[in-house]
Amino acid sequence: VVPPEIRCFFAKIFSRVCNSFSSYCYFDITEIDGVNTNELYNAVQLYLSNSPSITSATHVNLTRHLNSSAFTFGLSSNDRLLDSFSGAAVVWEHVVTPRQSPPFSWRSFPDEKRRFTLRIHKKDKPLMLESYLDHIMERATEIRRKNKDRLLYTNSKGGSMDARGMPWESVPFKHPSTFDTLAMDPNKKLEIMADLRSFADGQDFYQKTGRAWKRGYLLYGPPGTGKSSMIAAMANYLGYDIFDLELTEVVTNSELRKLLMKTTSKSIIVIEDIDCSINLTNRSRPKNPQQPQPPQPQQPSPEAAEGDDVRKTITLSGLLNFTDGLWSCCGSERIFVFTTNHIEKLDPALLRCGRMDMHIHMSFCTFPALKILEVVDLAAMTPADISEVLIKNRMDREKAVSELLNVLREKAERQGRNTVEAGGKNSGEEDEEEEQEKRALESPKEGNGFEEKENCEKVGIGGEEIKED
Ligand SMILES: Nc1ncnc2c1ncn2[C@@H]1O[C@H](COP(=O)(O)OP(=O)(O)OP(=O)(O)O)[C@@H](O)[C@H]1O
Ligand SMILES: [Mg+2]
Repeated sequence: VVPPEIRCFFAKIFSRVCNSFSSYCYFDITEIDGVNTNELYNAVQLYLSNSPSITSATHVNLTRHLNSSAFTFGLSSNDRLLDSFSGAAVVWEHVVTPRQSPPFSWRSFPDEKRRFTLRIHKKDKPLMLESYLDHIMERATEIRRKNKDRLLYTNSKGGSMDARGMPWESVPFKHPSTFDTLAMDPNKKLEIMADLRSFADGQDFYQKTGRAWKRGYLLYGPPGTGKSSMIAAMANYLGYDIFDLELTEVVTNSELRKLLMKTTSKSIIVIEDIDCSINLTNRSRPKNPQQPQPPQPQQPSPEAAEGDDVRKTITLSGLLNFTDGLWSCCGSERIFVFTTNHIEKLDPALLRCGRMDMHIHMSFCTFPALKILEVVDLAAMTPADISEVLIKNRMDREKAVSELLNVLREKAERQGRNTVEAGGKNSGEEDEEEEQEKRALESPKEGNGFEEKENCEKVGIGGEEIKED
């Protein structure tokens, strides 16, 4: 019997000889590197678990981490996964072997040794190995952030610091609003998403052009049109945290500066209802006595308690510098979002490009937007039904829209109940079938009356004509 040392020696020689003739090279990435956790192993695990080809693996295990709402797929032992990077195909294998733990060790080790083995064509190695591993690390960081729940920071104590020197307090932010649930013109929605994506992916562009990596969005429109919902949708889409800045809590410009310095990158800094926050009058226009004057800067009211008598010295120029001045460059990858119901009250300096780069008008519900509210499909209402509600309220548009929404929601709920009772078929389909049978019996000529239905014109919300194509 050959002693194990000899066996092991020849096995090593044999594998070296095979490798020298092989056109591939192999890289082992062990889970434990000496006594430390190997960061690259965790990054590879995260990267592969989110790779599209994970579904091609035959045996996958599932995990879910603390404070994360996402599941992570992992390769089981000795399973393989194909991947490609800059045109080169690579193979990953996850190898799990029982660990012969050392006779004594101050640290407990898992009873299995895990490693990923990466197989690359020798000709591809010089071109892609380095950049491929960097790409894996970046993607893993991105995935971690996306899986982590969003945080909402508020400056409830104004700009003063807490014991840790932080002016912000944070809470988990779980707002359901996404771009899918946001009812607005689909084209405008796609334009905003593309703009956000190009900002988030634009690090090189901002570096090359010497611009601060930040971007401003102004959301304006009547109350209840989705401005706050849009902010949540942006944060969920980009995986950014939100800093909700309550300007009325901030006393001085230097407090404002400190608040900005303490924000983190990959975040959205929000000032809601900015027209009501501080005096941001439009300086260029002469005051018109008839026009309602904007709220004066918050001065301490005469009956304010002794301790509250703090003069607010925060100014418009402080805010201008905050959004696009020397201050705004402290930190990168930040989005500023201001909302207002009254854009006309804002100073043009605040609205110019470089501060508010994109102005988004959140307007009343249009028909394409209404469809996104999903009730239209569930309610299975014909345009005639919808037009009836509108005609009934034709003198009051707002009442018409709100009553329509109520009717749509009631119908959608009823449809849902009927579907359950009818065991799957929804009553809309049943009504349809009954109607067809009725028409087939009534109409003497061929066909089932669909022709009439196809040619009728539909009147959409707000009276515009929608022709069936
Ligand atoms: N475009 C929209 N799409 C989907 N839901 C909307 C939309 N607009 C409003 N809503 C719904 O109406 C409610 C109010 O919306 P939101 O708070 O976003 O309005 P807002 O424009 O911020 O109002 P305000 O100007 O008063 O702050 C939310 O519950 C939201 O679900
Ligand atoms: Mg709002």
